[in-house]
Amino acid sequence: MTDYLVRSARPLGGEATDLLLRDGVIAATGADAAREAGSAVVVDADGLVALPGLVDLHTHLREPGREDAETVFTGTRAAAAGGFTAVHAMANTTPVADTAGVVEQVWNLGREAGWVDVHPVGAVSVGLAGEMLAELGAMATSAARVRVFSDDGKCVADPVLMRRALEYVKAFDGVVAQHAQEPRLTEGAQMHEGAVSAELGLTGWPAVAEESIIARDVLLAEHVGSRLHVCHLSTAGSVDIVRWAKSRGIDVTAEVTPHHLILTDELARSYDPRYKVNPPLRTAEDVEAVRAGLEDGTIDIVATDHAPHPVEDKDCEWPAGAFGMTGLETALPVVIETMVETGRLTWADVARVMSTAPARIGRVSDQGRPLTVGEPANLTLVDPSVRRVVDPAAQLTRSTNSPFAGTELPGRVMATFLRGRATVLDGAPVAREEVGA
Ligand SMILES: NC(=O)N[C@@H](CC(=O)O)C(=O)O
Ligand SMILES: [Zn+2]
Ligand SMILES: [Zn+2]
Repeated sequence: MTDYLVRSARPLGGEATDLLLRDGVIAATGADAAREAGSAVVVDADGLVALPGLVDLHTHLREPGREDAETVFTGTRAAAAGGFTAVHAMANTTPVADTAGVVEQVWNLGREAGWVDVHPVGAVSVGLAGEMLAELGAMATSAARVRVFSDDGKCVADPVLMRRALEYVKAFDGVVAQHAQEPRLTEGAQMHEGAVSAELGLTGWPAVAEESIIARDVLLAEHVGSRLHVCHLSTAGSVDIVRWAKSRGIDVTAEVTPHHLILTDELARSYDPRYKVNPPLRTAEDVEAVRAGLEDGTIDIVATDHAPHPVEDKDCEWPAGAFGMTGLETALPVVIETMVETGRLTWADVARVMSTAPARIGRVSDQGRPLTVGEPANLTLVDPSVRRVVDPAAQLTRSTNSPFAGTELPGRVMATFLRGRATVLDGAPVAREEVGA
């Protein structure tokens, strides 16, 4: 395996140093790195920020079933290009990832592709139908070692089923990741319920449909003493509820997506389904509240909710459009734009919310580690000084439904290393043949 000498990188935005990547680990840093480098390939990282490899707790890879939108291979290559070294693959595939067989299939596809570690999420209910508990234990003890369980795409609406799932996952230190959407309050919903939906005459998805489920679930988690994770939190009220729950000592974590950190429901005026997503884009006040929640730690992580859809599901009238946006290749740029360049997060905070904390929530022990000697060489090198216009056609995801098409965003991932192996170099993925397990 090739050794790499990363020259003059700034770990977490700090002092420049050299890093020697050998045998899958960070073998040396500082002056030792150059001294011990031998024939290592030199990667010039002057001016680049080194971050622990990013970990996404919420990715839709679409395989099995919707390989026209994305495959494990194309989605994980896009992830590597976005600076990720691990992703959690959501269970809303066809068939649903609700058995040990399906999660092992996805886990194997991830290993064969070799771009990032793929951690399958297991469904909470059989077929995401919200009726019968899936085989959580079998998925947890399978080769895929599932720790995150979610019916994402659907809400676990039945409080009894939610309670039983929360109780069950305690046995293997798992977590239930809830897509908080009260189904009765969102029947036929097309966008955020508010002034814009009223003007456009589109059926609204009210904030209370999210907040009422989160309020219920934090109380259930407290009642049974279990661990809850809130997917794609999007409203000011949700931030308040999570803040209150944490102040009571409830074991809850929460994520925000890049798009909810920057986009608002005003975009629906375009009637362009690129802006149609679940939960919907909210108001400017909500955007400010989720930024503040991420800044003060109420919101633990940024997760992409990368949701690729084929052109025919987006190139249509708004009501017929699918919910979801791609996000793996724009997540870090959006976080830099909204949180770093505004002075609200440091690079060390970015490492926490995009790597360390998601790894901890997903119980992934070899990711999100410090960039110190002896640690696994999972890292990404970012050039924060570049600004680029997003071009979906040039992205690596198989789908083009980016809400940022034509938008200029800061930051470029120049290199990504998975256990010391380069998956991205010079800003481009390393050819498939060279990847291999
Ligand atoms: N976020 C979305 O709008 N869509 C997701 C499902 C989900 O995350 O709820 C999808 O699978 O397309
Ligand atoms: Zn969801
Ligand atoms: Zn999702």
